Amino acid sequence: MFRLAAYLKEYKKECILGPIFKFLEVIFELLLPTIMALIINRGISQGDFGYVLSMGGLMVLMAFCGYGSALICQRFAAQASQGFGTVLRNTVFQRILSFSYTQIEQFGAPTLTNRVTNDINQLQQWVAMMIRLVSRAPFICLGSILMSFFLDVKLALILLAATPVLALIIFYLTKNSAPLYRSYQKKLDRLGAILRENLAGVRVIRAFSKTEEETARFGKANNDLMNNGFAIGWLSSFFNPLTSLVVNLMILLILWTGGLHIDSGRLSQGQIIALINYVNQILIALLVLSNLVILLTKSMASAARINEILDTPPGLSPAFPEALPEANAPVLEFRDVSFGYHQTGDHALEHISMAIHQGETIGIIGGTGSGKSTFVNLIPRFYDVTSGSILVNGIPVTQYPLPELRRKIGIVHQQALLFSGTIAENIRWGNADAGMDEVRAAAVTAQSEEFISNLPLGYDSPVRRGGSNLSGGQRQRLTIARALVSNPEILILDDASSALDFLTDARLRQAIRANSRVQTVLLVSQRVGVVRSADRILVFEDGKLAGTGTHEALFESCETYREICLSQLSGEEAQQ
Ligand SMILES: Nc1ncnc2c1ncn2[C@@H]1O[C@H](COP(=O)(O)OP(=O)(O)OP(=O)(O)O)[C@@H](O)[C@H]1O
Repeated sequence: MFRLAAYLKEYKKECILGPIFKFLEVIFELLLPTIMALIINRGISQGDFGYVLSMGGLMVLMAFCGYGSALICQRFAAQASQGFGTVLRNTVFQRILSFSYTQIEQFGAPTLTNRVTNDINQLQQWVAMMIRLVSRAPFICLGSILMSFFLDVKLALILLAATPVLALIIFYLTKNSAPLYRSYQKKLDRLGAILRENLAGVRVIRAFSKTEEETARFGKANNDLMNNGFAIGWLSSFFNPLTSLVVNLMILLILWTGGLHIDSGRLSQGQIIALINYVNQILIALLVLSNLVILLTKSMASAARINEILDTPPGLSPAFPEALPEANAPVLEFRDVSFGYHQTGDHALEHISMAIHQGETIGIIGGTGSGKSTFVNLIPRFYDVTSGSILVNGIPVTQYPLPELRRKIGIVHQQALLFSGTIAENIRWGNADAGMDEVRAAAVTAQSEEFISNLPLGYDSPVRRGGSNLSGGQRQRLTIARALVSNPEILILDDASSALDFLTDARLRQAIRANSRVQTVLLVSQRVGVVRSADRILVFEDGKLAGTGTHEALFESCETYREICLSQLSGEEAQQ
């Protein structure tokens, strides 16, 4: 947790001045009971009203000074904690953006969301409390004990004797509540995951009438969270009564022994009242401290979760930009590439070697789960290979700065995701500098011009988050236009036109070849009709390359390809 204090660097002034003003407030507060004792002993018992008035005025002045100091401290605490939270949130967010897909999948989106929001809020609260109260509580406790010694050494020893008992209570609470907080945060992540899954899949859940099951699943996770919260509350609930008990026992002892001393004339009534006042101040400070201990335990669990993100190195190894392109190198080459997703341990791709040359259109086909998407996702380094290497223009992809590599590659996935904004803004995601002519040209190639011009606002028509106000086919065409507008060297369509009818799909493929400056195209599909006219076809089976060649050559030589063709086309169609 102390490591995260580095993010307070810019707020050193606030972190130093805040506790100083808190300290001043404490001093003003601590002097009040002693002045009161003087008013009782000298002013009231001797009937000196001038003294009572002047000392009373001093008390009012001190109260105002204490109030002013508290306000200034509060302001510094707010500045430091808000600033700390903002800097930390930005840093954690940047680190998350540097993660590979695998790392994001390993953490899981719900926990990352909770960590950037809830956990950082928790730490932010802790910083504010540290500045405002952590210094106050020990100052008050220490100051009260010191002032009590000043009033009467024997009675003050009673206060000191209670210290180990209170320390023991604090230790017990911290030790037992820390694991409960950790599991609470995990359960909160789980609840977030269920909620996310339900919101994303709300249509499917309703279509399959699974609302009741999902409500029960959410309810179970929610109850689990509640029980954990109860356990924490139960443990914390002991703290305040126990502290009050110890402190009230002290008051009883002071009254008892103090009473005896008053009888013997060794102590005045004013001194006893002042002492009781100090003990009360200690009690209040301890109750605050107990809440701080609870907050500290929570914050420690949050800090561990934030450190886990910051300790995870960026998922993609750094680039060495000095490499030079090889002359006449293939535009894309896989050299004995194998890859496995961490969770499963199995290889999704095994020993893939192949080269693609500039200007080629490559079809990629294979059964479900055969490794087609994995193959294309490795090219822009969404994942890094487990072994072997991938080269673009003769340079290993790991040696390109990531933005440069990704500018060369335009990839469109089957799941067409758009963002809130206008249609033109969504297409410009691919190239922020694109003029309206380029946006329109990309839309024409992507076969979307017609539906866009039929909308009342044309290119300025609004797109809702995720593109929910457009049809599946319209969304797909816009994501293709978005990729085309950046004129990538390699365009990858990963089942990106699955929602288009066959004619529009064929027109799209023709237009890409004829109109755009894209030179190399990779078409991933399960449909033979989409890939058969490609210059070459790669056939995947169980993560391996089962064959490479033209439709005709593969139909003759590759068993897997022939089977796929015959399952979709008649024998005659396939051989045409
Ligand atoms: N994110 C992931 N984490 C773990 N395993 C994955 C992940 N994505 C894919 N896989 C596994 O890797 C293998 C290859 O999947 P991939 O998505 O590349 O197949 P595909 O040929 O594109 O299939 P489809 O045509 O159904 O989209 C499958 O066994 C799949 O279960």
